Amino acid sequence: MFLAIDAGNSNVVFALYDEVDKSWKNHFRIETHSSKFSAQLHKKVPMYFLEHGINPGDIKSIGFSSVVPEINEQILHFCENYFGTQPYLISATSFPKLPIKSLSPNEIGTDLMCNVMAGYSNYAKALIVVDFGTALTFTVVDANGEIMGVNIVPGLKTAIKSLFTNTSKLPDVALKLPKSALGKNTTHAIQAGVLYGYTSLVKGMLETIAQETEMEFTVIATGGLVEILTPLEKVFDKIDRNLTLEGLRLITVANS
Ligand SMILES: Nc1ncnc2c1ncn2[C@@H]1O[C@H](COP(=O)(O)OP(=O)(O)O)[C@@H](O)[C@H]1O
Ligand SMILES: CC(C)(COP(=O)(O)O)[C@@H](O)C(=O)NCCC(=O)O
Ligand SMILES: [K+]
Repeated sequence: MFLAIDAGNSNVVFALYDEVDKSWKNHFRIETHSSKFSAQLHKKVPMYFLEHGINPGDIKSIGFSSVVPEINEQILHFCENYFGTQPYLISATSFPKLPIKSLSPNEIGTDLMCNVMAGYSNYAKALIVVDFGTALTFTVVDANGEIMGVNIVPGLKTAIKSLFTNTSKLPDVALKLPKSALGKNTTHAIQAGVLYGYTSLVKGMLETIAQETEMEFTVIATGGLVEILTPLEKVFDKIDRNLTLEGLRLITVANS
């Protein structure tokens, strides 16, 4: 079995892939910036394997993508001890073996490379991957697999968090699209502003990219918050929650 570890700025996701069924099994996540991260890692991972009756020794290969370098050492060390396997950490040195080419291989987030790798392997045509994580990102790739550019915007939760941490009177609110774009109280005003605003942002960004490049793209959406902006469903050709994990696996396989 293959284990994917995707360390993002909100969550570190662990997911098992069964090479026989060719399918992803259950996932579990640990909050990245929790003060209890280390304790959670040492508790949640063994508990998961115990509960599911999986022997840690059955994990033959581990792929690891991280955009949070400060926790890499802890995770690598834990995996070596618990699984007896050294994870493959994706970095710029992983990219020459891929059909995807990046202009800034040392800068681009490995999660974005995973997204594009999975998208391009499935479609092999010009595509935009929209990832609704801590950051909201757009990664644009042409039909030859060349990354044309990336856009980075504060993610939905990050935008709401920045409002309530930077003001005295604005509360934290649920990520829920209100019926009306006209807020009738403070909570609805924030929900209307951020959720309708971001719906337009995503549509507008996709249009701007298409206009600037004079190209047509397949649009794939992923990330923990992908289902919040329901009006965007018709804008996306596909929603794939496992996109980053699948790319992580493909990049690991390409380098082993
Ligand atoms: N299955 C889910 N259901 C609801 N919220 C989720 C789910 N997965 C992730 N989230 C939330 O979505 C946000 C973005 O998550 P994620 O895409 O994992 O971010 P990152 O990759 O930046 O860590 C987080 O606040 C997370 O708590
Ligand atoms: C843009 C990101 C912060 C997204 O991270 P996430 O929202 O998945 O936690 C991450 O991919 C990153 O740190 N990228 C490095 C900068 C770049 O991609 O150009
Ligand atoms: K991510």
